[in-house]
Amino acid sequence: MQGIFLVGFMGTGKTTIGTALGERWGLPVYDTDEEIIKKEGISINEIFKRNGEDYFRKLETQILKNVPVKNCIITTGGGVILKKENREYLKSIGKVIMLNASVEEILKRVETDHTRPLLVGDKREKIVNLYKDRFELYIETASIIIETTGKTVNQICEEIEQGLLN
Ligand SMILES: Nc1ncnc2c1ncn2[C@@H]1O[C@H](COP(=O)(O)OP(=O)(O)O)[C@@H](O)[C@H]1O
Ligand SMILES: O=C(O)C1=C[C@@H](OP(=O)(O)O)[C@@H](O)[C@H](O)C1
Ligand SMILES: [Mg+2]
Repeated sequence: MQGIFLVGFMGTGKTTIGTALGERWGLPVYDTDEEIIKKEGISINEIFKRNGEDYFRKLETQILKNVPVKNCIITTGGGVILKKENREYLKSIGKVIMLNASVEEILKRVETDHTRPLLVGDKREKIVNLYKDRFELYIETASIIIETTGKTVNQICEEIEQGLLN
Protein backbone atom coordinates (compact mmCIF):
# COMPACT_ATOMS: atom_id res chain seq x y z
CA MET A 1 0.00 0.00 0.00
CA GLN A 2 1.26 3.47 -0.85
CA GLY A 3 1.72 5.89 2.06
CA ILE A 4 -1.28 7.69 3.50
CA PHE A 5 -0.55 11.34 4.35
CA LEU A 6 -2.84 13.52 6.43
CA VAL A 7 -2.64 17.26 5.79
CA GLY A 8 -4.77 20.13 7.06
CA PHE A 9 -4.86 23.15 9.28
CA MET A 10 -3.79 23.07 12.94
CA GLY A 11 -6.45 21.44 15.08
CA THR A 12 -8.25 19.62 12.28
CA GLY A 13 -7.25 16.37 13.98
CA LYS A 14 -4.39 15.03 11.85
CA THR A 15 -2.40 13.58 14.75
CA THR A 16 -5.51 12.17 16.45
CA ILE A 17 -7.00 10.62 13.32
CA GLY A 18 -3.65 9.26 12.12
CA THR A 19 -3.16 7.49 15.45
CA ALA A 20 -6.68 6.03 15.27
CA LEU A 21 -6.17 4.85 11.68
CA GLY A 22 -2.88 3.23 12.69
CA GLU A 23 -4.71 1.25 15.37
CA ARG A 24 -7.57 0.29 13.04
CA TRP A 25 -5.31 -0.84 10.23
CA GLY A 26 -2.39 -2.14 12.29
CA LEU A 27 0.05 0.17 10.54
CA PRO A 28 2.88 2.33 11.90
CA VAL A 29 2.20 6.06 12.18
CA TYR A 30 4.82 8.79 11.82
CA ASP A 31 3.98 12.33 12.91
CA THR A 32 6.42 14.83 11.40
CA ASP A 33 6.17 17.11 14.47
CA GLU A 34 6.93 14.22 16.82
CA GLU A 35 9.90 13.19 14.67
CA ILE A 36 11.21 16.77 14.77
CA ILE A 37 10.83 16.89 18.56
CA LYS A 38 12.68 13.56 18.86
CA LYS A 39 15.48 14.72 16.58
CA GLU A 40 16.00 18.09 18.29
CA GLY A 41 15.22 16.99 21.84
CA ILE A 42 13.17 20.14 22.50
CA SER A 43 9.56 21.26 21.96
CA ILE A 44 8.24 22.95 18.80
CA ASN A 45 7.78 26.15 20.82
CA GLU A 46 11.41 26.01 21.87
CA ILE A 47 12.62 25.34 18.29
CA PHE A 48 10.70 28.39 17.04
CA LYS A 49 12.04 30.50 19.91
CA ARG A 50 15.69 29.48 19.57
CA ASN A 51 16.03 29.01 15.81
CA GLY A 52 12.99 30.57 14.14
CA GLU A 53 10.34 29.31 11.75
CA ASP A 54 12.68 28.95 8.72
CA TYR A 55 14.84 26.50 10.64
CA PHE A 56 11.74 24.53 11.65
CA ARG A 57 10.55 24.43 8.02
CA LYS A 58 13.90 23.05 6.86
CA LEU A 59 13.73 20.29 9.46
CA GLU A 60 10.13 19.60 8.49
CA THR A 61 11.05 19.02 4.83
CA GLN A 62 14.00 16.85 5.83
CA ILE A 63 11.81 14.71 8.10
CA LEU A 64 8.98 14.55 5.56
CA LYS A 65 11.31 13.15 2.93
CA ASN A 66 12.91 10.63 5.27
CA VAL A 67 10.05 9.01 7.16
CA PRO A 68 9.04 5.57 5.87
CA VAL A 69 6.16 5.74 3.43
CA LYS A 70 5.17 2.30 2.19
CA ASN A 71 2.46 0.73 4.37
CA CYS A 72 2.66 3.69 6.75
CA ILE A 73 0.45 6.55 7.85
CA ILE A 74 2.16 9.93 8.00
CA THR A 75 0.62 12.85 9.84
CA THR A 76 2.06 16.23 8.98
CA GLY A 77 2.17 19.65 10.62
CA GLY A 78 -0.32 22.22 9.30
CA GLY A 79 2.37 24.24 7.53
CA VAL A 80 3.88 21.42 5.50
CA ILE A 81 1.99 22.53 2.37
CA LEU A 82 3.63 25.99 2.41
CA LYS A 83 6.62 24.76 0.38
CA LYS A 84 6.03 23.81 -3.24
CA GLU A 85 8.76 21.21 -2.85
CA ASN A 86 6.75 19.49 -0.10
CA ARG A 87 3.46 19.68 -2.00
CA GLU A 88 5.05 18.05 -5.02
CA TYR A 89 6.69 15.37 -2.91
CA LEU A 90 3.42 14.54 -1.16
CA LYS A 91 1.50 14.26 -4.42
CA SER A 92 4.15 12.09 -6.01
CA ILE A 93 4.64 9.60 -3.19
CA GLY A 94 1.29 8.80 -1.59
CA LYS A 95 -2.38 9.33 -1.10
CA VAL A 96 -2.97 12.75 0.47
CA ILE A 97 -6.03 13.30 2.65
CA MET A 98 -7.02 16.77 3.82
CA LEU A 99 -8.88 17.17 7.10
CA ASN A 100 -11.00 20.30 7.32
CA ALA A 101 -12.87 22.01 10.16
CA SER A 102 -14.64 25.32 10.76
CA VAL A 103 -12.80 28.16 12.47
CA GLU A 104 -15.11 27.84 15.51
CA GLU A 105 -14.37 24.12 15.79
CA ILE A 106 -10.61 24.64 15.46
CA LEU A 107 -10.76 27.38 18.07
CA LYS A 108 -12.61 25.09 20.48
CA ARG A 109 -10.05 22.33 19.94
CA VAL A 110 -6.90 24.44 20.39
CA GLU A 111 -8.16 27.05 22.87
CA THR A 112 -6.33 25.77 25.95
CA ASP A 113 -3.35 24.29 24.09
CA HIS A 114 -0.10 26.26 24.15
CA THR A 115 2.05 23.99 22.00
CA ARG A 116 1.50 25.84 18.69
CA PRO A 117 3.79 28.89 18.37
CA LEU A 118 1.83 30.31 15.42
CA LEU A 119 -1.34 30.61 17.51
CA VAL A 120 -0.02 32.85 20.25
CA GLY A 121 -2.13 35.95 20.97
CA ASP A 122 -5.52 36.43 19.33
CA LYS A 123 -6.11 32.81 18.32
CA ARG A 124 -9.25 33.47 16.27
CA GLU A 125 -7.56 36.18 14.21
CA LYS A 126 -4.48 34.02 13.67
CA ILE A 127 -6.58 31.04 12.57
CA VAL A 128 -8.69 33.12 10.16
CA ASN A 129 -5.69 34.78 8.53
CA LEU A 130 -3.49 31.71 8.26
CA TYR A 131 -6.36 29.58 6.96
CA LYS A 132 -7.12 32.18 4.28
CA ASP A 133 -3.50 31.99 3.09
CA ARG A 134 -3.31 28.21 3.17
CA PHE A 135 -6.71 26.83 2.21
CA GLU A 136 -6.01 26.54 -1.52
CA LEU A 137 -2.68 24.84 -0.86
CA TYR A 138 -4.36 22.04 1.12
CA ILE A 139 -6.96 21.62 -1.63
CA GLU A 140 -4.29 21.58 -4.31
CA THR A 141 -2.30 18.89 -2.53
CA ALA A 142 -5.01 16.49 -1.39
CA SER A 143 -7.06 14.05 -3.44
CA ILE A 144 -9.55 13.34 -0.63
CA ILE A 145 -11.12 16.06 1.54
CA ILE A 146 -12.84 15.13 4.80
CA GLU A 147 -14.93 17.56 6.84
CA THR A 148 -14.42 16.85 10.55
CA THR A 149 -16.59 19.48 12.26
CA GLY A 150 -19.05 17.84 14.65
CA LYS A 151 -17.89 14.35 13.80
CA THR A 152 -16.39 11.71 16.07
CA VAL A 153 -12.98 10.16 15.48
CA ASN A 154 -14.72 6.92 14.47
CA GLN A 155 -16.96 8.65 11.95
CA ILE A 156 -13.97 10.41 10.40
CA CYS A 157 -11.99 7.15 10.14
CA GLU A 158 -14.96 5.48 8.45
CA GLU A 159 -15.25 8.35 5.95
CA ILE A 160 -11.56 8.06 5.16
CA GLU A 161 -11.92 4.31 4.61
CA GLN A 162 -14.87 4.99 2.29
CA GLY A 163 -12.93 7.70 0.47
CA LEU A 164 -10.04 5.33 -0.16
CA LEU A 165 -12.36 2.77 -1.74
CA ASN A 166 -13.66 5.24 -4.33
N1 LIG B 1 -13.15 14.87 15.61
C1 LIG B 1 -12.77 15.50 16.72
N2 LIG B 1 -13.72 15.98 17.56
C2 LIG B 1 -13.35 16.65 18.68
N3 LIG B 1 -12.07 16.89 19.05
C3 LIG B 1 -11.10 16.47 18.24
C4 LIG B 1 -11.39 15.74 17.04
N4 LIG B 1 -10.21 15.45 16.42
C5 LIG B 1 -9.23 15.96 17.21
N5 LIG B 1 -9.76 16.54 18.31
C6 LIG B 1 -9.03 17.23 19.39
O1 LIG B 1 -8.53 18.44 18.83
C7 LIG B 1 -7.24 18.74 19.34
C8 LIG B 1 -6.27 18.89 18.18
O2 LIG B 1 -6.14 17.62 17.53
P1 LIG B 1 -4.79 17.18 16.82
O3 LIG B 1 -4.96 15.76 16.42
O4 LIG B 1 -3.61 17.55 17.64
O5 LIG B 1 -4.85 18.12 15.52
P2 LIG B 1 -3.70 18.49 14.49
O6 LIG B 1 -2.68 17.40 14.54
O7 LIG B 1 -4.42 18.54 13.17
O8 LIG B 1 -3.20 19.83 14.92
C9 LIG B 1 -6.89 17.59 20.29
O9 LIG B 1 -7.19 17.99 21.61
C10 LIG B 1 -7.82 16.46 19.87
O10 LIG B 1 -8.15 15.60 20.94
O1 LIG C 1 0.43 25.04 10.88
C1 LIG C 1 1.63 25.18 11.22
O2 LIG C 1 2.40 25.99 10.66
C2 LIG C 1 2.13 24.35 12.35
C3 LIG C 1 1.38 23.26 12.76
C4 LIG C 1 1.76 22.40 13.88
O3 LIG C 1 1.29 21.07 13.70
P1 LIG C 1 -0.27 20.69 13.82
O4 LIG C 1 -0.93 21.06 12.52
O5 LIG C 1 -0.27 19.22 14.04
O6 LIG C 1 -0.84 21.45 14.96
C5 LIG C 1 3.29 22.39 14.02
O7 LIG C 1 3.88 21.77 12.91
C6 LIG C 1 3.83 23.80 14.14
O8 LIG C 1 3.31 24.36 15.33
C7 LIG C 1 3.47 24.67 12.94
MG1 LIG D 1 -0.57 17.36 14.79
